[in-house]
Amino acid sequence: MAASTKAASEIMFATGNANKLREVVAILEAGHPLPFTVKAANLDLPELQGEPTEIAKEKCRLAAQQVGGAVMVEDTSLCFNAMGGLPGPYIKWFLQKLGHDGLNRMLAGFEDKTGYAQCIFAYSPGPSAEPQVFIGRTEGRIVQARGQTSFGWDPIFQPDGYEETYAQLDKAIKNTISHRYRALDKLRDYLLNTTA
Ligand SMILES: O=P(O)(O)OP(=O)(O)OP(=O)(O)OC[C@H]1O[C@@H](n2cnc3c(O)ncnc32)[C@H](O)[C@@H]1O
Ligand SMILES: [Mg+2]
Repeated sequence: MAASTKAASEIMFATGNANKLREVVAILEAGHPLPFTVKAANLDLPELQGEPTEIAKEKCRLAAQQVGGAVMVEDTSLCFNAMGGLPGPYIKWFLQKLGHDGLNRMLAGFEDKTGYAQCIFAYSPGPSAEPQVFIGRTEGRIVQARGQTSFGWDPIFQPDGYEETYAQLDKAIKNTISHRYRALDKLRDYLLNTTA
């Protein structure tokens, strides 16, 4: 009844990463729809620094200002337990500068090769609202690169319970166990409950 609790019918997913968009669309189409029509907004958002949750929130505020309406963004981290969670949100630069082999070498001095992939979705109904965040995590380990190299650090992340890396797994499998799937699942629950 109250206009403020009535959600927009359309939401923009603001990202500059085509692979993220593809996975989000695939997850939604595999029977996990949002109560929104999701549209892509190809924005070049800044790589912010700080704690992952704050990065996602600030990114969302900036996106909501640019889009002028309901928006969601996500920020992805790859965290090495031996290094207290680093590279974390800085994985993009580490990957770009060091490659898969260099990322493995960073852990050469440590016994512990475990880590986790973390995705944080941030959602805002509009430019003046405080973004809400939803965190999804998948535990695994850092391994020598195996599989296709089309998406980021997928070849060096082997999720717990699997012998394959993200890059070797069928996309349909990745999309039911991934950090992205888990975060999106929480966002969906939130939207279904707030728009019901
Ligand atoms: O515009 P945005 O959405 O920010 O897209 P981005 O590519 O800049 O993405 P991030 O800032 O979240 O940086 C995360 C890095 O991790 C990579 N990445 C994100 N999700 C991944 C996944 O599921 N598998 C492998 N690599 C991933 C991505 O390519 C980046 O290098
Ligand atoms: Mg980014």
